[in-house]
Amino acid sequence: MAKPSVAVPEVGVPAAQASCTCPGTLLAYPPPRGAGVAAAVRRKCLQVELGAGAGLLGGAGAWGVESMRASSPTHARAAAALAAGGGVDVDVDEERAASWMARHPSALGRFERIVAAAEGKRIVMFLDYDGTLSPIVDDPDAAFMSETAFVGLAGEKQMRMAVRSVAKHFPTAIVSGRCRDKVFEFVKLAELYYAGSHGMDIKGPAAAKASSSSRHAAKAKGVVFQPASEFLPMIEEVHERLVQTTRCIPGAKVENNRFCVSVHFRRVDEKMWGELSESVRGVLRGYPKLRLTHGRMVLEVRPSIKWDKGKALEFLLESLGFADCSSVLPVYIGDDRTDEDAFKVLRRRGQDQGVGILVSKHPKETSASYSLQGPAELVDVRR
Ligand SMILES: O=P(O)(O)OC[C@H]1O[C@H](O[C@H]2O[C@H](CO)[C@@H](O)[C@H](O)[C@H]2O)[C@H](O)[C@@H](O)[C@@H]1O
Repeated sequence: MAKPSVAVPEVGVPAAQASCTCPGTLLAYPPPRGAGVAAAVRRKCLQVELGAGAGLLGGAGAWGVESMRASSPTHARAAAALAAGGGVDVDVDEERAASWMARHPSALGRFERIVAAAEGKRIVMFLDYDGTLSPIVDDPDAAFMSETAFVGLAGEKQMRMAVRSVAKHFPTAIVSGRCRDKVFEFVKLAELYYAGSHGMDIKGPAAAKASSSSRHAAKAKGVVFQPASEFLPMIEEVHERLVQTTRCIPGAKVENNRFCVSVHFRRVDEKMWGELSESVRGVLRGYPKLRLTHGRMVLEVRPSIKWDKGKALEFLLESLGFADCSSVLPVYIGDDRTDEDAFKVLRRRGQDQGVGILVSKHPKETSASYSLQGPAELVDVRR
């Protein structure tokens, strides 16, 4: 696994490089071995991309309205264009979709291939939450898992059952941008690993019976990892300031995700996006150690440490005893830009050494190998 080093800026923002102070608490049990993340942790130092904040505020249009628009689904834009009488070139769209599907075939259709890749290997499952285990909804506090019940099992939630049954066989982790406690409240399965705040808050299963009886699951049971704990007071402060500064923008919602903050604009009139973006950038001017990324209709403020969902995946594999191991097949399913960091890690592992599955109804630039149309199809994979 690559050592954490200087962070690569996300939108071509030039990053000045500097060592940082210690990353904060790390209590891994047992202490992971080998080079990679564990070694970096022993050094108790990660490097930050100081200067990302400056790039964020400079640079033509960096994180302005255009990039906010880019986080709106293409189909909504196409529908809007059609409604406005502008029209879209349907043939070109279909061609593009077909070529995209050829490059990222449905995981359902290639199920046999995935099973073959898993032959003789231990599967480790990584699942994103929003847009993957739950449908995208307007209110982030109402993003519950699928409500549909199996016939004869009224009351049980279909998606939760699917995840529970997967976790019976394989170590399973939820990797989310949300704060860990909140995502646990939605998922409610104690036997899983949870990596909240985009992987900056990792905890092993609380349940007596870990995800499986394997020695690997037992190994990582006590893992707790918070590489950005020193940023907590800063994030609290920024959260407060963002709440104040966006108060006058109708529909804006600021969510405290513990090691990061989300500023939602799904319910903000597009005419106000510029103002919202300016307000957020204005607050961040005072915090050069924080950076801004984009999710689905959300601006995400987070520490400028080189840590993301991909690093969380690597950390968990290492904690489970699978560092540099070809006898494991990590499978990561996610829908958002932040999941791309994990897809890239899997791509780098090489063919049949990891499976990245993008949940998306529409063609998107991605490093995932396969696709699924939506959360409902995820339940189908299990059957
Ligand atoms: O990594 P994830 O688990 O996918 O979390 C990313 C963000 O997800 C949530 O926001 C998204 O879902 C909301 C509910 O469907 C939707 O209203 C919002 O527009 C989406 O961006 C969550 O609220 C954020 O804090 C996460 O960062």
